Amino acid sequence: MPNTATRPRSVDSYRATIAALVTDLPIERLPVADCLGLVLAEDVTAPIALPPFDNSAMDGYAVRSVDVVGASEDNPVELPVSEDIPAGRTDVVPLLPGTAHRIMTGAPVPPGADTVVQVELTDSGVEHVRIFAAVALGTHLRRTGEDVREGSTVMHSGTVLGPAQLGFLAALGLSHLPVRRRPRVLILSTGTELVEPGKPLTHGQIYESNSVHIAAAVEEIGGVATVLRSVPDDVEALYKTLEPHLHDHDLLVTTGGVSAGAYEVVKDALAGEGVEFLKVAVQPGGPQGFGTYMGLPVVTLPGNPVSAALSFELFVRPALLRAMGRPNVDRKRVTAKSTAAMKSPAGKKQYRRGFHEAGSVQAVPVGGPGSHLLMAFAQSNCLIEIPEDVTEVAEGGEVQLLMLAP
Ligand SMILES: Nc1nc2c(c(=O)[nH]1)N[C@H]1C(S)=C(S)[C@@H](COP(=O)(O)OP(=O)(O)OC[C@H]3O[C@@H](n4cnc5c(N)ncnc54)[C@H](O)[C@@H]3O)O[C@H]1N2
Ligand code: MOO
Repeated sequence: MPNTATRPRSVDSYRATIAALVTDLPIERLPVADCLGLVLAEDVTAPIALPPFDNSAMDGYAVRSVDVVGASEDNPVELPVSEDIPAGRTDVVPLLPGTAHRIMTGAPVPPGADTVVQVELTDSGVEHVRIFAAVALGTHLRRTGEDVREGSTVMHSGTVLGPAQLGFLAALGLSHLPVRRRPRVLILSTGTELVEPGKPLTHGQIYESNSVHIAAAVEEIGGVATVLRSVPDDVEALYKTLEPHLHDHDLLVTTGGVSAGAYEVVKDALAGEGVEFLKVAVQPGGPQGFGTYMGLPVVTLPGNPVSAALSFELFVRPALLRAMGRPNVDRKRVTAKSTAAMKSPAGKKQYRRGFHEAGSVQAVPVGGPGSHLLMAFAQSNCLIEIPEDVTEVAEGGEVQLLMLAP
């Protein structure tokens, strides 16, 4: 008797299921340098002002502007230089009227000075300086608090920390930040036919590539990937491989062994152990599984390389980003016109690989729908989404794109 398959789950519903499986990551105070791509978990109040003191924006001379009034090339003003203030000098040396202090960029402007004359407008004198231009009051001064007022809220919880945010927070003197920590993802590929790249291949074998793709995709969003040696289609080998790693990860992602054949190692090992296997109305990526094995959330992806990659993209990536606290977990969507006609199975959302140039109105389908077409995937920068109720897209027909890369 044929298997009576239950109705496949929709992409959106399965996406919500996987989002609920991966719980919010704990908040930790991590060194600023380790926070790239993480999400700030509390508002930040400035502990100091920026700049923290009035300082010079130029190498030159700190003066009172009234002392250089009328200075010109033909009629320079000469002032005695009483102090030298390199950046980093910490004592306070007031400027007396009618004198100048030589000062460097970033050095504290002495009390009494209200203007900096850049060195190019002088004779660079050390004991006395001749100034060849009148300079307006306040020129080249960087005022205390001009950028940030001490005690003000400078960044809100939920901000994604990129280079600019991290550099700014370091400038405020913060060494550690409250963030949701990185997700630690355990990756296991299965299949007796799999051979590690770099080793010789025999007829009937293929190189293992899913773990490379999935680990890179985890790391791309700021996660930490632990890739286990792939296991053959042997249930005991799978249990043994997983065992030492179950307690120090947030999610297990497996690939392969979930469809309808005789050697479905993931299904055989995890069905009845907290993992449910089902069909999702998507192509590629139909056979899926999810659940919790020995306390560890698990997503079991299908083995075909494009299916595994797309399933990660559609279901796991947004779940991890959400758990990290990312405010937006969706890819940018673009509407474009397909340069070729395409067919799609009724009742399934199909994701074709495509190429879209920024600013263009066109989307070029790359390769066919087959879930083994890896080169086409590598040459694409977007997914072309064909809805469940569309079975044919005409040449020039409108399609929705999910941008994977700019
Ligand atoms: N009778 C049926 N057969 C299949 C069905 C079905 O519904 N009924 N579904 C097909 C679909 S769709 C997919 S997707 C695959 C999923 O199968 P599995 O998850 O069991 O994956 P495997 O059989 O282990 O592998 C499929 C394919 O992918 C290659 N593979 C697997 N792992 C890797 C890896 N880590 N790196 C590179 N390549 C990998 C493997 O050699 C196979 O060629 O099932 C269909 N069959
Ligand atoms: O769903 Mo399979 O993923 O079509 O190749």
